[in-house]
Amino acid sequence: MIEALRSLQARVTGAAPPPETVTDVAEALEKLAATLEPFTVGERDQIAGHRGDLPGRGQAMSPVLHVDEWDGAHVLGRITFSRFYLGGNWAVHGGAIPLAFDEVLGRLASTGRTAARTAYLHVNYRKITPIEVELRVEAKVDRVEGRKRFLTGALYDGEHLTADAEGLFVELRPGQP
Ligand SMILES: CCCCCCCCCCCC(=O)SCCNC(=O)CCNC(=O)[C@H](O)C(C)(C)COP(=O)(O)OP(=O)(O)OC[C@H]1O[C@@H](n2cnc3c(N)ncnc32)[C@H](O)[C@@H]1OP(=O)(O)O
Repeated sequence: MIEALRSLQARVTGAAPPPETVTDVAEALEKLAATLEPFTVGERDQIAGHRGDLPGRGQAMSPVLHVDEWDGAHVLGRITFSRFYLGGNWAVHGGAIPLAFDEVLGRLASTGRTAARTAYLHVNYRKITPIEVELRVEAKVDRVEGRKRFLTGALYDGEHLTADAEGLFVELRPGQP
């Protein structure tokens, strides 16, 4: 279902259908939303974002990370931004890149440790990040100071660094939301 939704997001973004098709699609989507409505659950029970066993953990908000290496200290993986993430001139939207970094660094920050939340995320845009190209993502834990975890990440198109990031993730105290 989530995979199909990702595909739909990309198709909708890239399409210029005739008015009758727009109407048909809108009606079909409204029908699908109504089909799901009776199955609305609380956050704890929803599927989206909770499937750690699936690439992208079953959510369609941020692009799917395909993991090649992952331990408590570093991540190596691949990310492809579909057309859904287009900003302009075939470059990824500047807001989608921090989203991807927050997803990767945020999950790494909490791997094998008490959960942490993003306190800040600094992103440098070095080159255009292209749409529909498989990119390499690297991330690592640089240092830990008490509850503070400092992580860095980088995104590469082949040999070219397109963006890098540095983030602070603060370990949550018991009961902290
Ligand atoms: C399959 C399922 C997977 C599920 C996996 C899900 C993966 C996605 C993960 C994504 C993660 C997110 O996006 S989380 C969502 C976005 N983030 C948030 O909403 C966080 C909102 N902010 C907060 O809740 C809070 O400000 C905290 C928790 C970050 C920190 O508050 P606190 O706990 O009260 O701690 P506090 O005393 O203020 O700070 C602790 C230390 O950190 C420093 N500090 C705090 N903020 C900053 C800052 N912005 N810049 C510099 N330093 C800072 C303080 O100076 C202090 O240093 P010192 O004096 O000790 O030296």
